[in-house]
Amino acid sequence: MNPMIEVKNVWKQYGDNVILENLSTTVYEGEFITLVGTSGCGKSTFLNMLLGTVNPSKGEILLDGKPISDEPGPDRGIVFQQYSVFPHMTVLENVMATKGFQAKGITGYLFGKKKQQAKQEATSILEKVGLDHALNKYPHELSGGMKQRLAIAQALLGKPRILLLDEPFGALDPGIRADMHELVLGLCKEHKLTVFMVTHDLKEGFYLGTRLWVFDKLRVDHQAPNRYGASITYDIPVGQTDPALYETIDDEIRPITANAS
Ligand SMILES: Nc1ncnc2c1ncn2[C@@H]1O[C@H](COP(=O)(O)OP(=O)(O)OP(=O)(O)O)[C@@H](O)[C@H]1O
Repeated sequence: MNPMIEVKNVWKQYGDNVILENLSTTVYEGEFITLVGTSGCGKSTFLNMLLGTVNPSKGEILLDGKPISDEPGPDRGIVFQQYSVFPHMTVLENVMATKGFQAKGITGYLFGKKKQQAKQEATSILEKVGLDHALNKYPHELSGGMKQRLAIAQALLGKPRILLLDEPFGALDPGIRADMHELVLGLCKEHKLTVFMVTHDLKEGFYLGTRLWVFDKLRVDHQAPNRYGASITYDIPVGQTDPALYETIDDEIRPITANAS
């Protein structure tokens, strides 16, 4: 089987600040990669490179053997922790608007048959994420979990092959998070998605992922903290981890995790 994504010697730096250093890895279709690491080590930057909104400073990322498009496309959907929706539109209208932007670009207006079709697609995807009872609600009437269900519906609308999740459940209560985990696992199976998910919760990373990456710096210069960037220091197939390794990773990411939450 050919790899879906190849990351080849990728570096990212802003001015003298090296964020990511010489990342190389390969990902196959259907993998669920969870990314953990201290705050600011470059996890979101990496996700944005996969999305196409950030370019590597050096190296390249290939998708199906070709350089990844440097514009977000419908093959990649993303969900952030903080999601912004149009406050004056209902749940259904928000999803239809996304469909409109995908089809028409910035004007976003659909008419006639296309509008009817968009409505059907939006309703069906909202059913899948469990929001069929809330089609006519406005964003301010939604709970945190419902907002993230809406965000997931928007991300799935373009029928992406790759789903990028940037701490999507960080702000949710544990019970709601558990519901969201089941939802995401079900959707991944149904839509055969390849997923990259940033989380600060190591347990969540191990529960959801088929493979867990730890981002950390391999070398540190205390005189010049920005001199070196993070790499993938652990790449662990989930299910093959012994408790001692779990503790080691937990210790590595814990101090900043506590500050970040
Ligand atoms: N456009 C930018 N210009 C300059 N520096 C940037 C830019 N975007 C990100 N950075 C810096 O890159 C570093 C990595 O940021 P990133 O958001 O990728 O980290 P992260 O690991 O996702 O952090 P967190 O876990 O806190 O979300 C940070 O120091 C950030 O300030």
